Amino acid sequence: MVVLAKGELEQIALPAVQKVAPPLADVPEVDLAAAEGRAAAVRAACEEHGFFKVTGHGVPLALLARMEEAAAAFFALTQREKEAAMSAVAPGSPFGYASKRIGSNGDLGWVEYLLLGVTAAGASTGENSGATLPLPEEAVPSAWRCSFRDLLNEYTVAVRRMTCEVLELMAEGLGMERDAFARLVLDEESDSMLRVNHYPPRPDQLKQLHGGGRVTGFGEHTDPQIISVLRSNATSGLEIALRDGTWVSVPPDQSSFFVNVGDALQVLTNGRFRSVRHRVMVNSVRSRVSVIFFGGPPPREMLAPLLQLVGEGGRRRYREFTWREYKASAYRTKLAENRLCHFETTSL
Ligand SMILES: C=C1C[C@]23C[C@@]1(O)CC[C@H]2[C@@]12CC[C@H](O)[C@@](C)(C(=O)O1)[C@H]2[C@@H]3C(=O)O
Ligand SMILES: O=C(O)CCC(=O)C(=O)O
Ligand SMILES: [Fe+2]
Repeated sequence: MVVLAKGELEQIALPAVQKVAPPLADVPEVDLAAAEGRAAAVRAACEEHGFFKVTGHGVPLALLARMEEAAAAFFALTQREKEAAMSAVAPGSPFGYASKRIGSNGDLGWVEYLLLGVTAAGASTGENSGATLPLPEEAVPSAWRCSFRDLLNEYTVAVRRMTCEVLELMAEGLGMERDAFARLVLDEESDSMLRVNHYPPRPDQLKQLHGGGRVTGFGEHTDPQIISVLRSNATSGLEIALRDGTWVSVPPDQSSFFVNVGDALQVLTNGRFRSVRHRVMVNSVRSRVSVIFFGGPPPREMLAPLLQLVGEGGRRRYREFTWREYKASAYRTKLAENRLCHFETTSL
């Protein structure tokens, strides 16, 4: 990763959090292979934390290992080669490779990443050929093009399938029709994304500056989409905020996935499921590599609390808006901002 310029060094180091977050003792866990109790466990975790771990997911561990290896090899390319991945991307687009800059509103973190759009064409009928990432030929250096793209596609298809199973359990847990949420991510026009993050170990420059203080890889935020499904290598770093605002660290588990409830799901459930605030702190000795599937609705989709979840005479906590509107508004904000408050009925 490129060396930090002086101003950047201070900015990345500034949000350093000095207090070490204790590990979350009982990470809520849902075993997708369990015979019973899955929907209730999913509902409880989404209501309490907006976060849980998924085991028994059926995604082959060999696929996870291949993805991790390919991601590590991509980030080991030269800066010039990685930046070639940007050249095919339209100016102003969030997609492609970037280093340290998160979004376009000045957020910085000790991270480099690839952000890719995902199409769900054919996914709802099961005809999916695996062509899920409209990745231009030039977007990945030549040595990688075919095999890396094919692997990203294979990974996305498998993880999206599992994501939809989780979304069906969420709906079941709330007494809704099973496809109430999954249909949005399976829609041909679903606005989903895949993100591959690499957090190199904390550089000496930052260690000296802060006398051993902690360094932010990805600053605190909630994810705007419906659901995010994360898998990382065995390096720690992910932290979540509990209801009372206390930060706890999540012990890594490379054979499981972690699910975050996103803002759009908080709206659809009228606040019953909470979008979890989370962040990544940089490890002092080991690299962290994570891959996240963000399941989003189609841009035209109207989002509003679902009637069954508001109840008769109940109060709708959010007004109606399209995903296009929400995303545009979210992308104008800085990472840590509360993006949903502009859509609350009380603020009208
Ligand atoms: C600062 C920003 C980065 C982000 C767009 C935003 O303006 C606010 C939301 C951020 C986030 C968080 C979850 C995902 O990583 C992401 C891709 C998304 O959809 O919303 C990022 C955006 C980004 O990195 O472009
Ligand atoms: O890289 C991680 O572990 C989490 C990153 C994240 O929260 C994001 O990309 O939205
Ligand atoms: Fe996130």
